[in-house]
Amino acid sequence: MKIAVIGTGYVGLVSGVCFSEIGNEVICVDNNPIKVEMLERGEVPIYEPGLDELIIKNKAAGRLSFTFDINSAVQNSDLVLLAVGTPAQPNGEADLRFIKQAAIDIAQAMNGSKIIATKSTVPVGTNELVSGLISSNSIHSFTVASIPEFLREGSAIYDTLNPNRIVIGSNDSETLQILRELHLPLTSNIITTDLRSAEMIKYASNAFLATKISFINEIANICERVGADVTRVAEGMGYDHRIGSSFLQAGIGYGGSCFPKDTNALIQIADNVDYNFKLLKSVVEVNKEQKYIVIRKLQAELGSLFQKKIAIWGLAFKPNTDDIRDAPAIEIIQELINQGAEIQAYDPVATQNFMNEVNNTSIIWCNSAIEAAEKSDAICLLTEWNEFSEVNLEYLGAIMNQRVIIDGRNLLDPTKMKDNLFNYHSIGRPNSILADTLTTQEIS
Ligand SMILES: NC(=O)C1=CN([C@@H]2O[C@H](COP(=O)(O)OP(=O)(O)OC[C@H]3O[C@@H](n4cnc5c(N)ncnc54)[C@H](O)[C@@H]3O)[C@@H](O)[C@H]2O)C=CC1
Ligand SMILES: O=C(O)[C@H]1O[C@H](OP(=O)(O)OP(=O)(O)OC[C@H]2O[C@@H](n3ccc(=O)[nH]c3=O)[C@H](O)[C@@H]2O)[C@H](O)[C@@H](O)[C@@H]1O
Repeated sequence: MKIAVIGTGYVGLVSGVCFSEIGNEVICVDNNPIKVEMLERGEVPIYEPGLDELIIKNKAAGRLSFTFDINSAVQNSDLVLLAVGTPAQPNGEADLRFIKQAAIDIAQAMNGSKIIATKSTVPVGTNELVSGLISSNSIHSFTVASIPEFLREGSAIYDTLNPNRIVIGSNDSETLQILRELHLPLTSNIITTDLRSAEMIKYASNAFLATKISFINEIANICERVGADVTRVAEGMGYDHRIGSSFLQAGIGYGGSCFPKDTNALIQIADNVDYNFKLLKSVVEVNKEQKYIVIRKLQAELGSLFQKKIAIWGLAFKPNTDDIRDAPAIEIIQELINQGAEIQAYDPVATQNFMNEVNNTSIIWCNSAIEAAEKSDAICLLTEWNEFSEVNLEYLGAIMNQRVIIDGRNLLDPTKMKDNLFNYHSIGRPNSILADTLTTQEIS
């Protein structure tokens, strides 16, 4: 199939590349000329494992190209996928500026019948709005569809090529059939539905996952107070198929470009129809609070944080990505600076993006975890990059000013920390003495 993808961000670029990988002819469009020039040169504007290899391969095979010119892309395609951003407005509602502009651009470029499908996460009713904008700006026939995206950053290629399910919403049965066939090489688990239900499935899915995270974080906070271990609790819960083991990893809360934005947008969608989504409001509230646990634990260990050197391990909102949108590290570092702490920060790939966002000259940007830890009074581990669990602990202890580690992601092993004389604190796990004495057999 001939496909134009509008927007070459995390979703548009990955979807476009994967559709070309399964044999389609794909033209990716972006209105940011810097991105398009980079992609044309074979450079990838985002860090996503495996993406560069697939771009090179499919460009060379002649199935994948990049352009700034939406007209030629739309005119040479049967299907146009909308993958532009839908950021949050100050009141939490999704900002549909880019969607509306792209819909008008598509309409004005159209030279014949097309399917216009939205992959961006959009409030219920948006595809009908897109349809209205296109019909008032084009004389050509078209149908619209909603194909919400469920990929996770950091494993975006794998998720796209091996989806749990594909959801396709359209009020036109022929469109549903064409889009079903397009996705069949990826999975046979395809749910076809109406436009509004497809739009809602996306928000409901993200809101449910966010709810699991806030739930386990509250359980973790209680575990700390009663001397239980949240990792064992989550494991014990997860074996129940009705609960499932994923998204029960306690820590400093969810960040990223989607959960924070989409939970707030769903609260607004509900408010707009006079429904008070109390549960989701609490999920958001718990998440806001959770990141400050790191600060409280630091204060408990060090007292005043004024002029204390704090090493930050990890800036990205999760490992294997350079995305720092709504990363917990942003607020945590800001609060530490407010309290007079001196920050030495390191992330394997997200430092440049973080520097662009948090333009604070007092932060020392480091090239390794060890460099960040040097002469520090404490380490705050904020992203669970694997390399942090591989650091030589004896050496680490020797170069720090005080052996304090606050592990916001429960990455490190409490027993090893104790053996190496660290004052180690994680989220919802007992201190290392308890962990040593209570084995699984004893508990059972
Ligand atoms: N990032 C993620 O992991 C996921 C994102 N989503 C949703 O997908 C949508 C896109 O998200 P991202 O890819 O993260 O956004 P992004 O901000 O990384 O990329 C959007 C791209 O669209 C381009 N753009 C904007 N207006 C345009 C126009 N009129 N013509 C051509 N290009 C235009 C921008 O220059 C940018 O490169 C959002 O609605 C998001 O909620 C859904 C699932 C996963
Ligand atoms: O709509 C989206 O953009 C995407 O949002 C999430 O994907 P993503 O944000 O890339 O990453 P996740 O792996 O879901 O992690 C999100 C945040 O939750 C946190 N998290 C995740 C899982 C967990 O058990 N605990 C936890 O704190 C992560 O650290 C991260 O900050 C969803 O998982 C995707 O299905 C969805 O497509």
